[in-house]
Amino acid sequence: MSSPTQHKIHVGVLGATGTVGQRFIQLLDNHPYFHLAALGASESSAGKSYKDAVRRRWKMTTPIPADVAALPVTLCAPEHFASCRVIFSGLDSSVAGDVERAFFTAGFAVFSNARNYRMDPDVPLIVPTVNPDHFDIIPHQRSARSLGRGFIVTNANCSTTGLVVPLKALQDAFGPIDSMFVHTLQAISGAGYPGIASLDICDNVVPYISGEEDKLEIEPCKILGSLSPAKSDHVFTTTRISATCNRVNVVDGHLENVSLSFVNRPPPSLDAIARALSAYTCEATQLGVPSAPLHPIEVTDEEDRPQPRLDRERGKGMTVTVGRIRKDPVLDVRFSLLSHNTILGAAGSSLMNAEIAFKKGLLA
Ligand SMILES: NC(=O)C1=CN([C@@H]2O[C@H](COP(=O)(O)OP(=O)(O)OC[C@H]3O[C@@H](n4cnc5c(N)ncnc54)[C@H](OP(=O)(O)O)[C@@H]3O)[C@@H](O)[C@H]2O)C=CC1
Ligand SMILES: N[C@@H](CC(=O)OP(=O)(O)O)C(=O)O
Repeated sequence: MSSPTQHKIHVGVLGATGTVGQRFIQLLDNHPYFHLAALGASESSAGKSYKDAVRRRWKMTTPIPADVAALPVTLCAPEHFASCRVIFSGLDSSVAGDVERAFFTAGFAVFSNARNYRMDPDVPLIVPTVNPDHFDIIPHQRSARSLGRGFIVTNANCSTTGLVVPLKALQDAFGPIDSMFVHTLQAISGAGYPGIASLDICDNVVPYISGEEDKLEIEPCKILGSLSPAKSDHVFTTTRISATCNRVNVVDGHLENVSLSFVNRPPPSLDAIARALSAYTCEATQLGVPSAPLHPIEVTDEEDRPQPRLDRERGKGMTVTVGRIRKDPVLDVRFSLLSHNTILGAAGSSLMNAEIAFKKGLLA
């Protein structure tokens, strides 16, 4: 008699020992579609059991699943992942470019968290509760790169991810966004492990995160844009974004303070904005994929929310919380948002993207 795991799609995780990799392992435990079959990391981890490779480094609040603890960690080469159809990548960007290319050219479906391919014209940058329609570029990617069954889908920078969910709801309801200021307060886990030194972040705020502001000023324009009529390129929105990024002494959860103005005049009322955010639904929820939140956005009217510790677990880390919606004296409206940076902002988005790809028949 066959066990249930034999009917599931076998998946591998690259960068399995890191912050995002550990989150993948937690989220894949008992997954209804996917069975975790292979793990990859650097030379310093390869050859060890997973449990030994992450000794004193496992930072999830749930134990390592027993079957995963015993799995061997290998180097990140396609031959070690032969039983897998899907590859989730939590690789450091210094190596992700070459390694991920080796996998998608070898016929694997690659779902990457790294920044390397995000801005390539034939690579979709998908936040699963925002733009899963961008999967339609995969046939073009496959033919342009002669990939056969392989492809690569990226998910966004973690601050971009939290931001674009309410922006999508507002854009759908009220038309294009003209300009925006966003100030982030980003959690320590965003810097990976060991990340920022404790003497730099305890009792402190660091008003600089390398490369982050540039990503936050361009990635939303790709995600909130559309595919060209031939579905062979991306048409970006023309929203002007000014971003300022700060690292704060919080473990998980990125808080962002946003001020924006719409193209259309007069701007919507604050009540209409709150209603549009609360009413937002997405294709992932309609498809009923396992990781989709019932509510992609929850609006709070408590004047001191959202807060990272209190709101990051909403929707099992897949929901964005929006609060403090009020008039902006310079632009049209301002609000605060909170999203979980390693769930919706990283591994959770990759996983939901793969679930959507499965429903769309792309993993056959
Ligand atoms: N943390 C977050 O909130 C987010 C992270 N990202 C992106 O996700 C990726 C992973 O980030 P994060 O988990 O935070 O980083 P970590 O530094 O915590 O983990 C990096 C992982 O990459 C592996 N690695 C490093 N060098 C090599 C190599 N030469 N060959 C093979 N594997 C290697 C490490 O393995 P080993 O342990 O063996 O060294 C480890 O598993 C990055 O590209 C990051 O930019 C994206 C969105 C959010
Ligand atoms: N830079 C983000 C996390 C990250 O790694 O983003 P990216 O994948 O865009 O480099 C943070 O520090 O919170």
